[in-house]
Parts: sequence; structure tokens; C-alpha cells
Amino acid sequence: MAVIVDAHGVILNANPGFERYSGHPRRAMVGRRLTCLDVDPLHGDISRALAHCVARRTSWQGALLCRRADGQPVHQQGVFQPLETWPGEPLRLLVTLQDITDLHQSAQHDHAELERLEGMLSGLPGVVFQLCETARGDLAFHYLSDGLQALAALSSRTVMESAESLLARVHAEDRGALTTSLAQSAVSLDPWTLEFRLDTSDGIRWVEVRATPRRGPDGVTEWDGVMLDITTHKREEQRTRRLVSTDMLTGVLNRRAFFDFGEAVRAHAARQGRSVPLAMLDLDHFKTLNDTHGHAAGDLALQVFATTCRDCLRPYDLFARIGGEEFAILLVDTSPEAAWAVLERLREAVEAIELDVKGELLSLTVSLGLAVIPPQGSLEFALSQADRALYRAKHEGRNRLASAPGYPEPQERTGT
Ligand SMILES: Nc1nc2c(ncn2[C@@H]2O[C@H](COP(=O)(O)OP(=O)(O)OP(=O)(O)O)[C@@H](O)[C@H]2O)c(=O)[nH]1
Repeated sequence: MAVIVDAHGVILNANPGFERYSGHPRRAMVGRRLTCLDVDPLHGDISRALAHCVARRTSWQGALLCRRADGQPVHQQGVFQPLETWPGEPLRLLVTLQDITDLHQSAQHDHAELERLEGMLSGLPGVVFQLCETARGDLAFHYLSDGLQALAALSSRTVMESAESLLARVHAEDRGALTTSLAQSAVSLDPWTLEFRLDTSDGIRWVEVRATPRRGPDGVTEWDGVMLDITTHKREEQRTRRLVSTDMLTGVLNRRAFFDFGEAVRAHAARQGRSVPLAMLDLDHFKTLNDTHGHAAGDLALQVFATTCRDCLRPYDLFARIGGEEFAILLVDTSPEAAWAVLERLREAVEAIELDVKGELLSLTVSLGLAVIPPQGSLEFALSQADRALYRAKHEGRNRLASAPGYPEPQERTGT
């Protein structure tokens, strides 16, 4: 509908559609102010639109809330247009109003739907995101649900403004894997899946990401995905792995872990053409200690012995209980000569133990058999050689080191 009004908003003329859409008889409205259609006739948007056009002599357009003659509110899209006038002629405005109630209702419905969806997404146990990589390789988050605050103590808005604010928190050791896996997914368009750590003020959080990529015509790759907090699950997994690889009595590695980790150490050294010194250790006369002082005293001796040995070694040397009172050591990044010296010091440290059993001080000694795993050799074979050397150490009087054939003896090292 359209009306012509003067500078005070008084209706001078109205088209036939006016009657149909406003419900007011056309003739009755001529001479009345247009503001009477507004739900707020004194201070509503129609008053403001009129004031705008009169003051600036430019058009105005925007949404208005009006009331029909029967009292029904109607949302209108209004355009107020000053008409051309001759100099001296009074100002007149052409006002067109279009009923947008249906559009408004559907927008309101969409808005409610969107709010419902937002509420649902922020309630999910994770972060829903849309990540975008431009053809130049720049990353930007186009969407992040609210869960990010709980996951990374960062607001979605901050990370949408700068993806770097989140990427900078990825644990240094995991950044390479993140970049590589994302690049692979961008090239192959296979799903992007990764587990990585985030450094947060609450400590390390483990995150699992799963996202589906697609490529736009402009070469941009977009991933729709979800980030899940798997910290609890990871801690549980690490605890289980520790339990599976740990000897319950002494807390050192068990036989199975020794072979698993030992194989990795061997393979690493072999790639660099280096051999790895290895030792088998067995407490002397342990049966006598058990039989004389009881099994509990034996257990205590094993615990003190294990702690003493562990303290003599570097953190990354492998030390494991591989049988009852049998232990094994793999010395990482150590020459056979240096290994002999380390193990001799260890033997002395064990000899210095004073075990307090019900007020009686008991001493312990250990015999050691040494061998090396050559670059082409196997862990099992070297262990059997160390075992034979250990047998020799026992045979030669215990509380001593003996080495497998070919192992540099101390005399050879010192040249004496
Ligand atoms: N208390 C305790 N004893 C253990 C454990 N595992 C094995 N043993 C005992 O360790 C003893 C090993 O004895 P032997 O193999 O005869 O060796 P030994 O008495 O140390 O003699 P040598 O090795 O020749 O010096 C046995 O009595 C086993 O029962 C354990 O977990 N706790």
C-alpha cells in the first residue's frame, strides 16, 4: 500500500491497497496522521522515519510494527521517499508499506531453530567446528561451538578471530603430526582424524579430532568436525599400559616390557650401526635369605635392590625384572667399556646395601653377566650370552661381573 503525506505526516492521499491492508477506510484516513498506524504512535518508528526524511531530505527504509484497524499487529517493510517539489512548494513524502508478517514469522521461527541448535551444540560433550584452509594454506575457524571454553579455556570468538590462538596451544611434540595429518586430509580428502595434546592452564588435555573435508571451487578446503576431550580415557589408557608393563613388586619394567622396549632400542641403535650393551643380574644366595628370614624379607630385598639399581642408571636405560630374582639392563647410547664401569659401580652400590630385617642388618650381593647386541644381532641371543656370562660370574665366586666372549674386558680397556 502507498500513501502521500506532508512534512507533518498528515495523509494527503492513499491508494486502494491501503484500505485492504490497513483495514481503515481510505477516505476516513485522509487528514489523519500516518503515525496513528504505528503501535507506538508518539515515539514509534514511523515518527522517526518522518523526522529523518524531513530533516535530511533523503529517503528512509526499514522495518515497522503497525496495527491494523482490527487491532492486529502487522510487520511492514516501509520506504519513505521525499517527492520532487518546485522551490517554495511544501514537502511531500511517498510512503510505501509492504506486509512482511509472514517473512517476520518465518525469520523468528528460523531464529528459534538456530537458538535451539546452538543450545544443543553447546550441550554436546565436545566442540563442533568448521575449519577452512585457503589455497595459500591459511587456517581459519568459521564456526566453533561453545564447548571450546571447557576444552581449551578459550572463547569460540577469540579462536574464530585467530586460529593461531588455539594452534599455539597444541603441545610442541604434536604440532608436526597435526600439520601433516591435516595436509594429507586436504590432499586426499580422506577424513581427518588425530589425537593430540593441548597445553592449558589446567595442565595437558588430550583431544581427539574427527572431521570430514570437502573442496570448494575456489580451491578452499573445509572440514566439518568435532573435537572431543579424551583426557580421562587417555590417562586410564596410560595407567593400564603402565600396569601391563610394570612389575608389581618392584615397580620396574616387567619381562614383556623389557622385550618390547628393548627391541625398539636395538632397532634404533642398529639403524645407526651401533651395538647395545646388555647385562643379566642375579642376587647371590637369595634362596638362603628367603629360607632364613622369610619370604617377606626376600620381597623387601628385591624392592631395595631394584631401587638401588634404578638409582645407578640413567632414566632412559632399560631396567627390568625378567624372572624371580633375575633382572636385566639395556644401557642406551653407551659403549661396552662405559657399560662395564657403570655396572661395576652398580655392583658396589648393591654390596653397600644394609637391609634392616627385624633389627638385623643383612647385606646383599649381585652377580652380573655382560654381553652386547651387535648391529645385526638379536636381543634374545645377546640375552642368552649374558646368561652364560652370569653363570660364569656365579661359578667364579659371585659378587662380580663376567662378560660374554668378545666383550672388552677391563684389562683391555685400561691396556693393563
Ligand atoms: N621373596 C621372594 N623370593 C623369590 C621371588 N621370586 C623368586 N624368589 C626366590 O628366589 C630364589 C632363587 O634361588 P636360586 O635360583 O636357587 O638362587 P640363589 O639362592 O640366589 O643362588 P645363586 O643365584 O646361585 O647365588 C628362590 O628361593 C625363589 O623362591 C619373589 O618374588 N620374592
